[in-house]
Amino acid sequence: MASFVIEGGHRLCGEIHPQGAKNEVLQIICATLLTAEEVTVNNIPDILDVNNLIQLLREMGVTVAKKGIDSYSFKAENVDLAYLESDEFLKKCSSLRGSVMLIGPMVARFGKALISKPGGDKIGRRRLDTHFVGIQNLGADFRYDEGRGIYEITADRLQGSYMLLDEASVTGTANIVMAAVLAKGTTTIYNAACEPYVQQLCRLLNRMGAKISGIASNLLTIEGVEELHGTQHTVLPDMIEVGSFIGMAAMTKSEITIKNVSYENLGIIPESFRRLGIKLEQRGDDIYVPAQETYQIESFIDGSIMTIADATWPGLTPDLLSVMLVVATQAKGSVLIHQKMFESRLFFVDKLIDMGAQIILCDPHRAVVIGHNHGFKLRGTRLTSPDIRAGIALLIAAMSAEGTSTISNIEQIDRGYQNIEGRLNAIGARITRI
Ligand SMILES: CC(=O)N[C@H]1[C@@H](OP(=O)(O)OP(=O)(O)OC[C@H]2O[C@@H](n3ccc(=O)[nH]c3=O)[C@H](O)[C@@H]2O)O[C@H](CO)[C@@H](O)[C@@H]1O
Ligand SMILES: C=C(OP(=O)(O)O)C(=O)O
Repeated sequence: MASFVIEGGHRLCGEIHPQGAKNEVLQIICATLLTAEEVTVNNIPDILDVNNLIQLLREMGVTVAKKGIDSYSFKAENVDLAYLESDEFLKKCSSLRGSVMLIGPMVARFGKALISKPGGDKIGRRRLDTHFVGIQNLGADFRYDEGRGIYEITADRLQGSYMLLDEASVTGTANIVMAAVLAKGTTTIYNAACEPYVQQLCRLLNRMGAKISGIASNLLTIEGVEELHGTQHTVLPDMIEVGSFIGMAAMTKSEITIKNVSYENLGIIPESFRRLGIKLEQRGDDIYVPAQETYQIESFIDGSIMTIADATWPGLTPDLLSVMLVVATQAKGSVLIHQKMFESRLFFVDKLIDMGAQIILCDPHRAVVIGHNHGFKLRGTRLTSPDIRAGIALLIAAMSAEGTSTISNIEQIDRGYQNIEGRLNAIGARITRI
């Protein structure tokens, strides 16, 4: 297991470019299975989760070619259906969450999908009911083989239908949309997730010949078509990385410019950081964060304590709350961080408390942070990264701390952040991989 050694207390200065969005590209790569023609995808981040999924597709028989530094083409002409039954395939699926989105395209195009319980962050219960019920609504049969821990979904031609999802699941919506595009007749999905990841998937599918309307809303209408064809797609910048860089700049009192952020797709993220008192300016499609000696958390209009809570899009993504929590530890004022979706994502605050942060973990979902206003520096220490976003949050804490910290289990960070130490060291950080 690799670790990062971080020398704290160095300011950053300069420009940084966000990578392509992890959670979008996982959907897009799965969608390439819906056609026998070539689909070229640009701005693919070089991260563990994405590389594992690309490798999985290769092993399934998809022809994958690297076209440029971050571009790949995918041609799913000869998919090896027998391989999908193998223990090797099923074991690999269980190492990443994104593999669950193979189900929709596989059932739609080949009438069969097998999958083991997908991996991803251990951040609380992550049920898959929305996925399975949605695909069952389209007429598929669903079986769970308890002995092998495997889900098996089979169908003849899927049949469009109306459905109201029990929750606006991001990967669930993606799966159902990918299944519905090749179904017979019209599918209507109400309470659909509408994150930019899902919007981008729908736009790609329409370029492949699908007929999806209602994109960016929670009511999607999909008229099934007979087949899809090849196209090109460019992945948006990763909004979670953009948010992570904003938080990092504030914590380390740094002046940075985050380049080409696709501002219009960031939703409420910039405003949420402003509520913590962080100044940031939109300059064209860049975000400029000036060096700030202090940042003061706002109160609500009635004077009550600020609450930062996650919500389904266009609310604040839960994936940025860990970063916002860390940033609040050096703000002026107090904030309640309320992680509504996941119940095991806030436990990493113990590590911040060890570093000297003032945090009260009220329950698994809520933490009150009392900011030090930079009057007291966090202390460098030995840390371990429990999940991807706690990992980047701890990295930010270590970069702002006094002394040296070591973060182990950085595979969690590598899952979602491309060459993070190289990119941060280029603007002044001191991070060594050992
Ligand atoms: C690969 C990928 O894209 N992963 C993202 C995706 O995961 P993923 O698609 O797996 O997450 P879901 O949207 O399904 O939901 C996550 C959890 O929140 C609960 N839930 C969800 C929606 C809702 O309205 N109410 C509710 O309670 C679900 O029961 C589940 O436990 O979306 C999550 C929520 O934005 C993000 O944290 C993950 O980074
Ligand atoms: C929780 C996340 O990832 P995954 O869904 O892949 O576990 C995340 O990206 O923050």
